[in-house]
Amino acid sequence: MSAAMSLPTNPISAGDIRDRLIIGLDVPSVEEARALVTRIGDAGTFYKIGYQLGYAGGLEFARELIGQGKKVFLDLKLHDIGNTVEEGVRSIARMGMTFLTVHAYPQTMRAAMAGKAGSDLKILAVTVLTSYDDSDLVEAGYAPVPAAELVARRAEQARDIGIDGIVCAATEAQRVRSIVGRNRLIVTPGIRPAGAEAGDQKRVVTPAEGIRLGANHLVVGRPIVKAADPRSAAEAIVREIADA
Ligand SMILES: O=c1ccn([C@@H]2O[C@H](COP(=O)(O)O)[C@@H](O)[C@H]2O)c(=O)[nH]1
Repeated sequence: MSAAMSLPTNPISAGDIRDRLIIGLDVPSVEEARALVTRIGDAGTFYKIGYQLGYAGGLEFARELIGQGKKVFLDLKLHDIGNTVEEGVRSIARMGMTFLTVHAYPQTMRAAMAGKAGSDLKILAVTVLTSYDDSDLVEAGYAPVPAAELVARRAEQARDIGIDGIVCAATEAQRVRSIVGRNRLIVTPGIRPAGAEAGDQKRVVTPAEGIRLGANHLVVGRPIVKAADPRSAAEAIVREIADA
């Protein structure tokens, strides 16, 4: 993998094309995470730490990754009363993370933006989880609404609050881009290389489709983490991104 691969046409993600792939470090221990990062080597420049690793020493490991020059996306999907979110984000903003997620509720988004003030941390608002389809929203108590409509409504609110970026399925990325404009990030999980198992993801596209639909960053966990050769899996996705 050449460190010189770049994609100059995207105003937000210009720079190392490998940064457009965010690898979900969904493993149970720091030891496994460290071994995986070593195995992936320079094919991985941007890692996501979520619940599984975050609550198993992952916050300290994030500092180690940052020390190695990697970028870290802390995917804690915060949602609480405003004061708690604001103070929590203020603490996280000192840690050198690149991205942090909060749920796309107006109080939560406003509090997070206040908490990160003065830092380089970017707040991403999670609109509708990619494991949800329309019927899951009904089961969760929403009046019948297509997931794509709810994503659009939340993207409008996020834009009005001035959020840095949106998390949605790439199936909604074009519509979200028309709402939030060019200068906000669109980050899409629910990415599966052709033929890979979707697992619990319901709104799924391939890496190439995700990029063509306008995502700035693709989040990929199991297709890399559980691959027999995680480095090759990551390299193949970066190549697909470059080709798209
Ligand atoms: O809507 C969302 C928000 C976050 N995620 C997270 O992304 C990864 C996806 O992992 P895969 O193994 O590639 O399915 C995972 O850590 C989720 O917590 C999401 O999937 N959807």
